[in-house]
This record gives sequence, C-alpha cells and structure tokens, in this order.
Amino acid sequence: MPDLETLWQFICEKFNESFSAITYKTWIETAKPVQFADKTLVVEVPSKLHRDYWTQSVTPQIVDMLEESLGYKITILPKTPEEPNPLEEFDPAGATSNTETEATVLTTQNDNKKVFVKDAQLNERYTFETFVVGKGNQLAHAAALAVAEEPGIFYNPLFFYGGVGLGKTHLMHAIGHQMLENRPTAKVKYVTSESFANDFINSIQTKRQEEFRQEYRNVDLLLVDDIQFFADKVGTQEEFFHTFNALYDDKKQIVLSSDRLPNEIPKLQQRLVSRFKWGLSVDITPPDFETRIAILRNKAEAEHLDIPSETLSYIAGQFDSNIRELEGALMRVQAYASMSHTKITTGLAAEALKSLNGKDHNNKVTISMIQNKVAKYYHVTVAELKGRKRVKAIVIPRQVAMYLSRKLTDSSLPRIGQEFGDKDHTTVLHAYEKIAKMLANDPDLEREVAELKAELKA
Ligand SMILES: Nc1ncnc2c1ncn2[C@@H]1O[C@H](COP(=O)(O)OP(=O)(O)OP(=O)(O)O)[C@@H](O)[C@H]1O
Repeated sequence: MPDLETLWQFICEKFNESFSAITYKTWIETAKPVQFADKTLVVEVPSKLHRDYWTQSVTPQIVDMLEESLGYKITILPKTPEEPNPLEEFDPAGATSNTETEATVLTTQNDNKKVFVKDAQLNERYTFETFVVGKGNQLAHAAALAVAEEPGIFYNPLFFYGGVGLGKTHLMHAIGHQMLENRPTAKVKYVTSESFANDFINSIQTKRQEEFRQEYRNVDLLLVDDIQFFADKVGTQEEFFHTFNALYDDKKQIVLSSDRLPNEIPKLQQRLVSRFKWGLSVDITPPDFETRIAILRNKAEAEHLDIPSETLSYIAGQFDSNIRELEGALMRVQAYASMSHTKITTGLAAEALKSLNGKDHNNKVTISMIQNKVAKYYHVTVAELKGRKRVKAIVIPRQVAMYLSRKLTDSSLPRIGQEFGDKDHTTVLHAYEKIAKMLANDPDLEREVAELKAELKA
C-alpha cells in the first residue's frame, strides 16, 4: 500500500492531467492529505462547501482513477478543519460505507479556445482565469465553479450577495463562460434584473409574451444580476416567480446576485425570498491587502504595464472596499504616466490619484495606510503588526494601529481583525479599549497618537 505522501502526489498528478488548471487549483490545491490507513484516506478541505463538493464529485473521480492504477477501491473522507479526523473517531470499516455514494461525473474540460455564444452577453474578460481568489471570495468562487461544472445539481439557485464592486458580476459571467466551454451548445443567458423587467414590460406592450417566455425559460443557465432592483416591481416579480419555477422544475441552473440577502430586499415577495433560500447563499466580502495587490498585479500584467511592486502596494493601500475603484485607480495612474511620458513610480501614483480623484478619496484613511504609518512611526514592520509576537515593542504599536483603524475608518471590528492577520474581533475591541484607557493617563502615548492622527489626515 502506498504511503500518504506518495498516494497524494499520485492523486495530484493524475488529477492535474485530467482536469483544467482552475479545477485543480480550486479543489485539489486547497486540500491537504491528513491520514491514509486501512485503504481510507482522510483529506482536509477549507469549508463545508468544499467538503460537499468533494463527497459528491471529486471523491468518486479519484476513487475510480485510483482503482484503475492500484487495483482496489479506496475510501476517501473529506473533512473541514473544524471536524475531527474520522479515522480517529470511528471504526474505519463503518465509515467506509459512507462514501459508497453514487458517482456523479465531473465534466472533463479541455484547453481549446473558448467558444462564446453571442446572445449570452458575457464579458470576455470576466472568466475564472482572470478572477483572483482570496479569503473574502473563496467560497463564492468555489460555489461558482461547482455550479458551472455541474449545473442544476448542487446549489440551485446559487445566490451571491455582497457590497458594490466585489466581483459578483465577474463570477456570474465566469460561470457562463465555463459552462459554455464544457458544453458549447448550452444556452446561457445573463441579464440584469432591470433588463429582465424591461424585456417583460416590452413583451406586454408588443404582445409578445410567448416569445419572452420562450427566451427565458428555454435556457440551461439563467444569470440575473442585481436583483435588489426587483423591489417595488410587482408584475415583474410575478413573472420572475414563474420563470424561476419553470427553470427549477426542469433542473436548469439559476444564479442570482444582490447587494444584500433576499430577506433584506424591501418588498420582495415572500415566496421569492423562500425560493431563493432553497439553494445556497454565499457572500463576498472585501479583499484583504494581499488579494488587492494580486488583483492589481494581474491587471497590470494583462495591460502590459510596468509597475514597481512598491507602487502596487501603495495603490492597494488606498482602496480597500471596492475592486472597481481599485482597478480604476490603476488605470488612472497609467493614463497619468502616459500623458506625462514618464515611468510609473509611487510618487507619480500619489500625484495621479490626488489630482484625478478629487479630495474626497484622499481624505479617506484606510487600514493599510494606518498600518504603514504606525509601522514606520514605531520602527516595526507591517508584518509584525499583523503577526502574533507578544513583545511590548510590537504589542503597543499593534494596539495603536487597531485603535486608529477603529477610530478613523468605517471598518467593522471583524474586518479590522481580518486585516491584522486574521485576528478575532474581540482582540480588536480589547486593543481599542486598552489604548483608550491608556491615553487618559499617558501623555507620551497621547502625543504619539495625536501625531499619527495628524499625519494620517494630512
Ligand atoms: N477577485 C477578483 N479578481 C479579479 N478582478 C476582480 C475580482 N473581483 C472583482 N474584480 C473586478 O472588479 C470589477 C468590479 O467587479 P463586478 O462588476 O463583478 O462587481 P459587482 O460585485 O458585480 O458590483 P456591483 O454590485 O456594482 O454590480 C470588475 O472589473 C471585476 O473584473
């Protein structure tokens, strides 16, 4: 019997040969082999969503693949980091029967050039390949890939929600592209909720309701963006209800997005709210600093821009809640450089963002600006601020930075914790309260914090 490492390496190689890079990256690269004993392999995956997808789709594939090479069937038990190792908990023989689920077949992808169906109205740029995965969107991305690969099976409907410019539309289009790549004859339709409403009203005015129904109910994948705009539109909601039912009954995939959860959309009919909850709702939260840099780097590469890393970090530090703005900033910097026929530097970026972005933005203090400033001020590194070392020379600056993040930005405690190396929100609260208390009795600290505040707001 192979050992754990050899077996895992073998699985990785086999999977890599048979599936696309994106499939490999999403399901295999994020997994960790834990134990292999009694022909049972325990694998740790990042979330319940990953675990379910493994159980239903990845596991049967690997079991078959291995049976061919090893000559016998192994059992694979995926688990999340929170769940105990089933081999330590149960008798493995009992656990075995667990995984004898029916194999669902993963669609094999190829690297052929993409075929786009024109009327799907998909933006060519919005694919899985160009989507940067980070903590805030990892689940949404995995769910998107799962429905693209096996539409109508896993999560129907799939519902994305989250703030403006965080990649909901991008993921929806990516699902469409991926599905067409797997099955070029598939019918994919992407619309905003407003286009759906307009099409519906037009169809009534022109007496073409049957055509409208044909168009919306004869698809394999319907993507409806920004459904918060269904609020108030009673007739449209009614029609969408029937569209939804027809597609759902036919096991066709529905993907929806909104800036909030269905039950938070005012005047959305209860029966729609409850249907939207049948599948999976997954939120997208703002990207952390590292993800923002990765997004900028990708974009810079795609645009063939020559930008120093330091400048990318600078731009990533200026915008922390909307990727559209982040990308816009990069393009502004590029335009500024080409107008002035100079190379892109951090100084030029600062200049470009100042003159092109108005005062509003420049007055806005972000968590990474605070971290950079505090690190410099106290002669520590940003990594130390985000780290867990508990020496006083780092703890006080770290707590000051958390204090200022709470005071000077709109970010929530969990969000601040996330930006400080994934700390719990109670740690941030504790830091805030501690510094607030110290300020009353420690004039040195009071002066330092005042100086930092003044510099940040300058
Ligand atoms: N993870 C990501 N990797 C690369 N680009 C991204 C990512 N997330 C968002 N973007 C880019 O940011 C821009 C805004 O994203 P998108 O339009 O998908 O946001 P949205 O959540 O749908 O916003 P809205 O609520 O305004 O509709 C797009 O250009 C998109 O390509």
